[in-house]
Amino acid sequence: MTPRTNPNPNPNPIPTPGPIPDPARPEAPAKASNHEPAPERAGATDPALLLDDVTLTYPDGEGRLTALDAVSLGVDAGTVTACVGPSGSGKSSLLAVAATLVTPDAGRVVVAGTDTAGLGPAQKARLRRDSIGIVFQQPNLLPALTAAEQLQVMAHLAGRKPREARERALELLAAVGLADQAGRRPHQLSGGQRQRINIARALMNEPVVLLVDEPTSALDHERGAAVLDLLLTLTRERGTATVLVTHDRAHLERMDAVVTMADGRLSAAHAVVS
Ligand SMILES: Nc1ncnc2c1ncn2[C@@H]1O[C@H](COP(=O)(O)OP(=O)(O)OP(=O)(O)O)[C@@H](O)[C@H]1O
Repeated sequence: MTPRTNPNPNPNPIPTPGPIPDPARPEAPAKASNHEPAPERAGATDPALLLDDVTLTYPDGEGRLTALDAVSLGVDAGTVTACVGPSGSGKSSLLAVAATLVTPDAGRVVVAGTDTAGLGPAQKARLRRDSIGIVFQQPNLLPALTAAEQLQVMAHLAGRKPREARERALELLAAVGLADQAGRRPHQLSGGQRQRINIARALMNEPVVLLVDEPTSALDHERGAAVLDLLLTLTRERGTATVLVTHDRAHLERMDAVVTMADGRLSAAHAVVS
């Protein structure tokens, strides 16, 4: 393994030690909607993704099951934090909260400087579209569309011009090593190639935060390693704050930090020495 120099001067995505004080800040312009109040902006020095003392419970019979128990985590731009832990420990719940797909019972989720507390559904949807890329375990590509079109759809949803969308799709396909596969449909591609398209698709709208759930679970060791390589490279090149949920402990030493979930609690994160 080649030693790596981290371009970020403060790369350690550490669990934040406690509540973050509200920085004095000017009112931010509404990012998306005229009908909902302007989102709160966090301090300029906050990490690109911040979970601050987040608790999430689900209904469980007569009571509630605590899936996330006062979890705090900060992830800086241009770094990858791997999240590991046993089944049922809360990893997917952490991703779902970070993706604003699930609202926590308590705590703050700040994405790209926007405090998501109090955002309406439409504002959250826009925040996801504009600032969050999600890579699910299964690529779920649309069978009728070519590789390039899978990506172009995302840009179309964001209101980009078709030509610009096409150019960006081809650029991203090249970035994930699939320049020559742009016209192929999912059934003509390998599992590894489909997962690369899945990753490229998540980057179409230049997200600040990239959330990746078990991207290598359906791949053999070699292809899995290649996908992780790609994620690391893209994270550095594009400056995303990437969270990677994985069971695969084989490549953890290459991540900027590793956090471990256990019974809904985030145990020590440690920066990985490269
Ligand atoms: N929608 C839900 N309703 C009720 N309980 C849930 C729900 N989703 C998850 N849970 C529970 O919350 C806890 C955390 O689940 P979560 O899916 O976050 O774990 P995980 O670490 O991602 O597991 P795995 O590695 O198996 O995917 C588990 O006890 C799970 O049963």
